[in-house]
Amino acid sequence: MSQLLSVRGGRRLEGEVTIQGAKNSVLPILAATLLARGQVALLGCPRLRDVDASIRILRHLGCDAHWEADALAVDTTALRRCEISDVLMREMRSSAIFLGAILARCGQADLSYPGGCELGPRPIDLHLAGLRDLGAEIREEGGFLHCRADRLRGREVVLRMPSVGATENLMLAACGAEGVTVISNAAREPEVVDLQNFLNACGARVSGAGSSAVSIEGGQDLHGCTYRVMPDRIAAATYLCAAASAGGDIYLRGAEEGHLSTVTAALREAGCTVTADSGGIRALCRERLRAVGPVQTAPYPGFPTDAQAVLMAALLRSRGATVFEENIFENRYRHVDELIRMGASIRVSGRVAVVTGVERLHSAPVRCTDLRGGAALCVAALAAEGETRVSQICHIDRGYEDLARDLRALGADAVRVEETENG
Ligand SMILES: CC(=O)N[C@H]1[C@@H](OP(=O)(O)OP(=O)(O)OC[C@H]2O[C@@H](n3ccc(=O)[nH]c3=O)[C@H](O)[C@@H]2O)O[C@H](CO)[C@@H](O)[C@@H]1O
Ligand SMILES: C=C(OP(=O)(O)O)C(=O)O
Repeated sequence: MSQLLSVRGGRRLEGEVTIQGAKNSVLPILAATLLARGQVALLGCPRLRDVDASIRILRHLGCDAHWEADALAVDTTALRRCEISDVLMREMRSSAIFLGAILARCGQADLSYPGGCELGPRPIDLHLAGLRDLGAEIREEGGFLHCRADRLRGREVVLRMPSVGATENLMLAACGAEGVTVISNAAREPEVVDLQNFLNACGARVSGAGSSAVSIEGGQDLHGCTYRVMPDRIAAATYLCAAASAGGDIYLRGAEEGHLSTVTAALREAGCTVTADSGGIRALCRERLRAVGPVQTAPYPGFPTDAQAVLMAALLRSRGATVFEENIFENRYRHVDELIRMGASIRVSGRVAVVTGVERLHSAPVRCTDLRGGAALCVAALAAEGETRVSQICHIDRGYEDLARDLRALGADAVRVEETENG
């Protein structure tokens, strides 16, 4: 039977939580383990549905992956396949990153298109064009991609837009290429830096991540390593928005403000006091928030699209109106109709959503439409009167280890319950 998340709103938050390892970091790192011979220990690896999907792919390829407390031990030495089934590919978007890694390791890869289209179309044309630039032959047939590369050759690859996934896929392929690859107009997200750090810990020569030009000197023999995954900045943003929504005084151990400055700036503008020390971030949100200036999502270091829904949820009861502009994905306002069921006032027109603060929110049965949209429903529920039941939480489980556990640690009344016929 599936589960629901039951949230009783109206409680001020007070407490502390340790931020989990970053989903968007660990997923490309798990693909990157295919390049290393020997044991990799990933410390602080979050236990997520998408991590389980990656483990299934690694095992399908013949590799060993098992949990040792909060570390995931991976050994890809025994890899014996270069193909991934359609069922496994569809489980998540990040399966696409296995393409560059398998190609670098085996010289061939056969797989289908990745899943994860809940935010609108998510093509991988930039990934494929970049791999072709490095010398891969890619045939697309009946929904499958057949890739061959007897030799990958390093060169400059210019991305039309700074795609996170394409940058990561090309970094992995370039590790197996002869000579130097430079990825221009690369994504600058902190998770790209984390991938670089992991690869270098395995003996690779990658530099420039965090800037628009990432350089990879290919052809090194990579070995295993022990590596700690960076903290999840979107989970941290979610909990900051939870405190902003409900009011409270919370501490997020391990959160790095440097990764989150556009989110903390918006929350400060809304009236929260946000301070950071070497151990984490504290947020103190006392009164009803103010609306903030336009929130325009953009590639890093701009406002993250992944934090758009949770910030919107935090501002539903603010004084005044806030304009959101979603510039990364075509269909990332699917949470809006659910928030409206709770009494929110939001008007959407194309890429713009205008949130006008209301006096009160009320409980309603609501359904997760996607990962961050689901988290946003929980953030809104913290400020709503009564018990809100959030269904389809499998979306939330893709990216949060245990959202209800963390919200409880912060003082919220949130529990997972079995779904009954009546919801
Ligand atoms: C696992 C992971 O790290 N996921 C993150 C990653 O997704 P992901 O890597 O899929 O996102 P991208 O940066 O690639 O996508 C950004 C934009 O580029 C477009 N595009 C992308 C690739 C391509 O070949 N062609 C193309 O047109 C996409 O449709 C989208 O409009 O970055 C997104 C943007 O910060 C985040 O929301 C996701 O949480
Ligand atoms: C969109 C997201 O992830 P993915 O790219 O894995 O779908 C997200 O983390 O918000």
